[in-house]
Amino acid sequence: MVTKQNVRQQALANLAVFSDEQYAYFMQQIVSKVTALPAWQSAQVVALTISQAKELPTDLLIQTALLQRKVVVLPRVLPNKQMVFMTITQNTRYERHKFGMLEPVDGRVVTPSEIDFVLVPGIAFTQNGHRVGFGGGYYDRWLPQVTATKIAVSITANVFSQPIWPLETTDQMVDQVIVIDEEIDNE
Ligand SMILES: Nc1nc2c(c(=O)[nH]1)N(C=O)[C@@H](CNc1ccc(C(=O)N[C@@H](CCC(=O)O)C(=O)O)cc1)CN2
Ligand SMILES: Nc1ncnc2c1ncn2[C@@H]1O[C@H](COP(=O)(O)OP(=O)(O)OP(=O)(O)O)[C@@H](O)[C@H]1O
Repeated sequence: MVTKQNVRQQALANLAVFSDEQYAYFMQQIVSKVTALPAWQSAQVVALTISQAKELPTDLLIQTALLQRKVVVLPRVLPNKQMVFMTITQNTRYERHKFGMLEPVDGRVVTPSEIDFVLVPGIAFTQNGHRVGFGGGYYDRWLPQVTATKIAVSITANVFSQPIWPLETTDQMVDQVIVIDEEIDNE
């Protein structure tokens, strides 16, 4: 039987093959595709994450959001698999959590209902929005509190037509999965 853990390992292996050049190309595609969404354009408060290791890169999207004068909020993890989202600016300092993620040190904590748009991190998805993350269950616990539009981005190799893993009742879906092309068009 295929488990979420199997899918996670395969999806991370699919991401591991790409060069820095290809990640730069992904980063540009993420900005152009996400910022084209009406839900992004109308959002005042956007919840993003700081990508780490082989996650799809979010740096340029964070910068773009700040330049577009959106309120950008990023997560800090708390005990019991909880998260809070804190506002950032160009001057925000970050510290590395023991699990590896960079987190803002200070800022204002926003309530989930203040958020208009969430970029949900994840490594594998189905076309209609089922998600496999890193396995903490953080977003599965937090997402039920938000009314925001929930968007994810994924390379095509990690988007399935149907879930091949067992679904859990606690799994939270995203509203839309934005697919990023692996192939660089050199024509
Ligand atoms: N960039 C980014 N930031 C993010 C997330 C994400 O997926 N991507 N998260 C999305 O949720 C939250 C953090 N999620 C995490 C999910 C799993 C583990 C993890 O590896 N936990 C292990 C313990 C590891 C250890 O002790 O070293 C565990 O729970 O067993 C850590 C953080 C918040 N920030
Ligand atoms: N609301 C919840 N209450 C209790 N347990 C939960 C809840 N949501 C998820 N879990 C449990 O947390 C564990 C991790 O869930 P899962 O593998 O779906 O995480 P994930 O979505 O990959 O991680 P993340 O959201 O951190 O990216 C599972 O054992 C799941 O049953």
